[in-house]
Amino acid sequence: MKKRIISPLIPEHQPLVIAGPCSAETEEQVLETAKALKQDQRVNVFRAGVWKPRTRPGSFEGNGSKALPWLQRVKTEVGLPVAIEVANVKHVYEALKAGIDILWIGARTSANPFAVQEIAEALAGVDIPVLVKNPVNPDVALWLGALERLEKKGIKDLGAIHRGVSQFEKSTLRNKPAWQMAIKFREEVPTIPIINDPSHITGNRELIGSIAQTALDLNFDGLMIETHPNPDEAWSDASQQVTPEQLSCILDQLIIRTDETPYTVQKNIDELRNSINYIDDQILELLQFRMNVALNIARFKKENNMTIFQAERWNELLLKNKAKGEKLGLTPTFVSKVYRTIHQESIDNQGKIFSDVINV
Ligand SMILES: C=C(O[C@@H]1C=C(C(=O)O)C=C[C@H]1O)C(=O)O
Repeated sequence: MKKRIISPLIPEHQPLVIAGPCSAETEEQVLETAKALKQDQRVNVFRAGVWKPRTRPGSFEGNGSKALPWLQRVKTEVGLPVAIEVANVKHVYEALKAGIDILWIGARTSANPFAVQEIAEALAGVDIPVLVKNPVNPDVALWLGALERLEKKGIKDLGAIHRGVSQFEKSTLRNKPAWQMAIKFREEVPTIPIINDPSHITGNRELIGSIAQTALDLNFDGLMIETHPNPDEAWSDASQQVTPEQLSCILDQLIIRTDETPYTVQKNIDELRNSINYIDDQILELLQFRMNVALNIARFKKENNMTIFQAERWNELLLKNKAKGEKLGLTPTFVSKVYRTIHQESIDNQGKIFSDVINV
């Protein structure tokens, strides 16, 4: 059973929706956005950047504490709980003093254990939900470590935000989603809710819907989507913000699926899963068989002073299998990944016959 962050806010089987501007620019902009968002019942939490960690100096760095009373008005007058990012102890104290409902730790901060530890200590004993964005680099341990630091200080209502990772190559997306990282995270801590941030992943409002859909299909628990009354005029991250109306359209189009199997399809799925189990048994037995043949080859090689790694044979085998795989509808990238793993294991095991330590 998954823990439901800020439990009363998440309707069962509905994603938690956190929306609001990238930056709290002016009191009017904050209230106008919040009032428009409040019209859509699916929006659960209002977000706004107060202190903005910018990659390079010179961009708008947020209004700081001056913006906190604007968020208090959202809470009391509009009636939406409010969430902001905190990056240091001063931010935490100011946010708590202002009665902010939910805090999140950004990607640059979660990559720094010293900073997270200080924030955790400042929050010791405070019962406030805290969300942690994945670090800028795809490091699941660092992400988990940040949550563990908070948990050790008694913070119980924890959640994660998946915002993708930095990439050097130019791409249609601002951040590489690295979905595998989020899947691994879920594997490690199945009870912590994960919220997807399609605004930062895409950097482009046109692509938000499709990334949000992928997140829901991967069983994410919520979405954080940047929303601005006039996105093109936004003081920060203009291209990735949508109007509250556009947000409603995106939400309308999302298909919300469940990981629970309805009774009527249970039998069909069970039959298909049995086939998968049978195939997996065969794959494993064949892999064991293949490995034993490789070990016999290693014994011959040792007797005849041949090297373990045989580049020509390996290249030929890889090419042949990629071509065969493609004919069967398997992508060359996939076949190549599978065979590289098999080959590495084969080399490592042959090394044991030679008493070589290869896998270091
Ligand atoms: C098994 C061999 O040793 C190595 C492992 C290979 C494999 O597992 O397919 C292929 C080439 C070699 O690098 C071999 O030489 O055939």
